[in-house]
Amino acid sequence: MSSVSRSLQDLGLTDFFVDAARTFLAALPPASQAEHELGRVVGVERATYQVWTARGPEEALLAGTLRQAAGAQPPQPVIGDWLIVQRLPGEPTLRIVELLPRRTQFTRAVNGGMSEQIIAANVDVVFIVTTPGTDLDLPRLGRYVTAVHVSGAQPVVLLNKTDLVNDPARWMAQIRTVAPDVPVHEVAAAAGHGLDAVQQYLQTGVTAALIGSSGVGKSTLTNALLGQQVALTGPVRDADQQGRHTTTSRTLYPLPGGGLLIDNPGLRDIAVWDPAGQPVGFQVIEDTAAHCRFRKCTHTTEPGCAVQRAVHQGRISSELLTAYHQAQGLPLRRPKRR
Ligand SMILES: Nc1nc2c(ncn2[C@@H]2O[C@H](COP(=O)(O)OP(=O)(O)OP(=O)(O)O)[C@@H](O)[C@H]2O)c(=O)[nH]1
Ligand SMILES: [Zn+2]
Repeated sequence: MSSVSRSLQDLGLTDFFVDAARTFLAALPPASQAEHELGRVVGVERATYQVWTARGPEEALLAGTLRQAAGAQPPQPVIGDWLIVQRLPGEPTLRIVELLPRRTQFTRAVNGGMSEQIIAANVDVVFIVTTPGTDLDLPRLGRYVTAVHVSGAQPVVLLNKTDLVNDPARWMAQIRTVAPDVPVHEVAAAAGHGLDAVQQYLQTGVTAALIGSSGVGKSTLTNALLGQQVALTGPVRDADQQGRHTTTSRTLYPLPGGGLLIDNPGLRDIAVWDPAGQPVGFQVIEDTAAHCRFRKCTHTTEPGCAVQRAVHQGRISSELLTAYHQAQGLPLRRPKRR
């Protein structure tokens, strides 16, 4: 691992992944260790992965041993994953031989809620974009906050299009009711206002993503943050020098300030529901509620409430409970899927 270059750290490499890689490599026969390297998935196009190694972006395929992993589902690398790849002499395409543990992961329900799909891994900060006015859907915002908490990433709410209202403070206050412990910032992405507050989260090596309903300004924000930058999975192909253009729908972009931005259509308007029709993460509340003194406990002010106790002990976040209460007050409807 001595060859881990500076560029991989810029790409978000931390001790967590270096240690996991070392453990994997130590178990290999010494002769083959030199063939193996660390890399991060920066683009996914069907079965082909763009993996960023110490040499830059390269094409990679799942090794047969991974595809045929015994027992459970074969591991499916997603955008943001850290991997071990094998570089075989004379072969232009890397082989993905190990998927390293994820620090955070975003999942969504698929097949009408029958199964779960992982859509992005190792995202550190998620900007939840919303707008003032009648489009501000507080219960939905609460579900986004919950989903981000559940993924393990840090949620940050951006109130965009503040140029359209003369009292943004009023909307900020409403947002704080469903996201009391989450930072909220006013922005006007189209005019480039408030971006410095966003950029302060995007330090070198930090991976961010944007989520929010259609039309709130995610693309506008992405473009404003990217400036003139291009995707890590750009058109240049080292291997064959053909300069073939790869149009990948899931891409990790380097930002001018040093951070990274995942642009993923699947993340943009994540359906934050699990198979039981509950927002993801609420299961922990339901499980804990089995220990409340009263069967019809609302987990607000009742004595002997196990959920409140868990919040005080820091085992359940207060945002999660707030989002849960929000959802309870409303008919459970499934947001549209995209
Ligand atoms: N007034 C105003 N309009 C904005 C601002 N940011 C974005 N818009 C406009 O809002 C519309 C939608 O913006 P997009 O960036 O496409 O929104 P999106 O969230 O990417 O939408 P989807 O691609 O459907 O998910 C566009 O017409 C933008 O020009 C802003 O700060 N102020
Ligand atoms: Zn209770």
